Amino acid sequence: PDASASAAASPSGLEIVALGVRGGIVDGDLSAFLIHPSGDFRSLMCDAGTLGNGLLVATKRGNLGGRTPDQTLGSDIKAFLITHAHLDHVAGMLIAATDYPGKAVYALPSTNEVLGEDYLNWAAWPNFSDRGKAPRLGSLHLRDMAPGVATPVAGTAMTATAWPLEHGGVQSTAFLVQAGNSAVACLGDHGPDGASGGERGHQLWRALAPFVRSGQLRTIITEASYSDPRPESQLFGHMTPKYLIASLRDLAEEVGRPNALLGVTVIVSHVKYPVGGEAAYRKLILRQLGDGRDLGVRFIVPEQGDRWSSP
Ligand SMILES: Nc1ncnc2c1ncn2[C@@H]1O[C@@H]2COP(=O)(O)O[C@H]2[C@H]1O
Repeated sequence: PDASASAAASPSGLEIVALGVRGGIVDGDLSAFLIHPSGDFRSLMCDAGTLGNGLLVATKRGNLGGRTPDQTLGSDIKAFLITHAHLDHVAGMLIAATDYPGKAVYALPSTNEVLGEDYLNWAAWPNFSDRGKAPRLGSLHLRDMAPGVATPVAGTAMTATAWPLEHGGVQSTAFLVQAGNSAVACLGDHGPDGASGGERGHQLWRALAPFVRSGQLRTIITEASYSDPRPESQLFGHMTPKYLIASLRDLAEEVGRPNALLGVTVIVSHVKYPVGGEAAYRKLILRQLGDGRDLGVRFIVPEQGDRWSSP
């Protein structure tokens, strides 16, 4: 039996560790969130742009729950949820596959298709998957998800449900991770609804509003890549604080009660920090998020290695 599963029977809450938080160009700190039920180390990753370096940073900060990076990578992480196959969301997973086999990869079919055809093809990278060009090394088990259907995450006490998002012409994904009565939403890169974005954002909030209303969904990991103002032609399928706040107002309306989002934490990831200008840019993003303070959410602009408990 897996000793790390000892408290799995009564999960209350989900633990989140930010192994990578940035968009942009610092390759040791790219989108990667470790999630597991409280008291149960069997984990999944929502994206894994950075993996090894994030584990080292989280350990140094004392935020890996007493586990070593090797234990986390070798035994705790059972699965990856991949929002889309852009390099900055999958590089850590692909690189670690050389030494840490036996993980499931859950994604919408379009994402798994890119993983298989464009990376795991023996040219860009050896085929560590169980599909595509032979020989198949079989370390990563690619599993296609059906939108809106809760899927048990193999080897964990969690389920994941996927909804499509629009990211500059690429299909991206939002995942709802659930264990017991707790839920965390982890959204991949996406732009505002509208011309190219269609209604994906709105449709997601319609699906998630009942979970907010019931108090299960208390933490939303989402993106604001750039500060305001930013011309739409330069968004490349991303959000700014202005667009994020507008989107959260849409969620609040769907939830449909006064103070709809009170008690919800919004973790704002994928900020494209100018190298060397991190502190000032972080301040600017936080200040601009202040325009949404009437929503009652707690905005967090995370740093690598941060850890939170979601009730
Ligand atoms: N048309 C474009 N011109 C210049 N840069 C782009 C264009 N489209 C995408 N990008 C950049 O490529 C990056 C790919 O990853 P991201 O989506 O995080 O952010 C994107 C932008 O930084």
